[in-house]
Amino acid sequence: MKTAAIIVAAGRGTRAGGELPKQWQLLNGKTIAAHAIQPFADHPDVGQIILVLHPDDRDTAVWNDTLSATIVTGGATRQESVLAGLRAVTDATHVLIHDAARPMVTSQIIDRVLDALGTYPGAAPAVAVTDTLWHGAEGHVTGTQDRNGLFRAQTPQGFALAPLLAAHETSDITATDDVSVARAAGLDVAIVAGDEDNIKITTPSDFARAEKLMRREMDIRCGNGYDVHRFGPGDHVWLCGVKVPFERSLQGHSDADVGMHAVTDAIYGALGMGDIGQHFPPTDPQWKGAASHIFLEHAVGLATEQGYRISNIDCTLVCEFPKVGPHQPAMKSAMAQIMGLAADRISVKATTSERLGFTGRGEGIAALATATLVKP
Ligand SMILES: Nc1ccn([C@@H]2O[C@H](COP(=O)(O)OP(=O)(O)OP(=O)(O)O)[C@@H](O)[C@H]2O)c(=O)n1
Ligand SMILES: C[C@](O)(CO)[C@H](O)COP(=O)(O)O
Repeated sequence: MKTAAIIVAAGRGTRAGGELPKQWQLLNGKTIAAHAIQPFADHPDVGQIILVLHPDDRDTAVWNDTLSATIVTGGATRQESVLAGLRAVTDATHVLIHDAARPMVTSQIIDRVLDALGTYPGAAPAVAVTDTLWHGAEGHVTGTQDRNGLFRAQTPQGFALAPLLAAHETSDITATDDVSVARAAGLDVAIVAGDEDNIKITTPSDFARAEKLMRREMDIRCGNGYDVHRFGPGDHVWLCGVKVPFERSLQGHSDADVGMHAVTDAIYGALGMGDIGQHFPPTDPQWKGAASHIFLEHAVGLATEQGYRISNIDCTLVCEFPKVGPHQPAMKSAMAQIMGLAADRISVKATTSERLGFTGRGEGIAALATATLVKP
């Protein structure tokens, strides 16, 4: 079995509203269409991906964050768009047809459809209706519909390519999905388990619903970092990327930016990837006097490589002096620049230790930091 996926994205999303058609609106920093395509692109049994677009959307700015796909122009109805997609399949025995407006599709749903296609010419996911169903008119209940044997149809709907293409080419019915077209042509379609979360964005409230569902699936990680450097002779200290004039300097193998070290370690900690000492050993002469932004950039790079976005940073400096307050905005903006983050996602605070302990005696500065990383 060789499978192609057709993602229909040529609708205008009139019921959902918004400045752009729903499939081009962002969910968690990525278009809804990109979310809908990803599980197919990642699936080992899916080859060609065909993205069916409205003629007005062929402008790359609208769809360029979707993955590599064969681009096809759709029609005025979903049925016409599917037919255009089917005609563009180049090398497959089976097709999966999926709404670009269903961003929560999973590899498990795809697997269930593909498994059933091993036995049947058609298979589609659905969820049994569990609510009582009414007929109504003018705001009043006029009757009850037996829900027994009723399902809510989802996508991806899968078929053997040749009979589905023939069914679409010769169809004389108007249908909202491909199962209806296939069945009208006599194809047997198996029902496989869908997923309550595999919603279609249809009305404005569905955006918030999808965002909530997606947030539930996010991988959120926290890490903490702690560092201490002692004072020695000098005329400035580096704190969170800012050179602060002072009558002494912090001692260390690098520039001794204690705040930036704590932040860097918090990121390594969230990733479970060691600490600064492991990545930049103090025994290695090449890091002597190194600017600490090198360490922070490395940690941020590792987070990005692992698919994490840094959501926020909170850093506390513990010292009696120098006064940190006047430099806080510059510290936030220096670290924001290094990390490619908005400054309002970074907090730098300072506290004294009430003259207690080594920080209270002015022997050095301690820093604590927390980092939150998010993988959508
Ligand atoms: N001419 C069309 C109409 C719909 N679709 C696609 O079919 C899927 C399901 O359709 P629906 O939810 O009805 O989308 P829209 O037609 O965009 O919505 P509306 O009816 O609210 O305008 C969507 O991914 C949509 O982009 C399509 O490719 N071509
Ligand atoms: C194909 C479909 O998503 C199955 O539920 C649906 O029928 C298409 O959208 P519409 O809103 O019903 O037109």
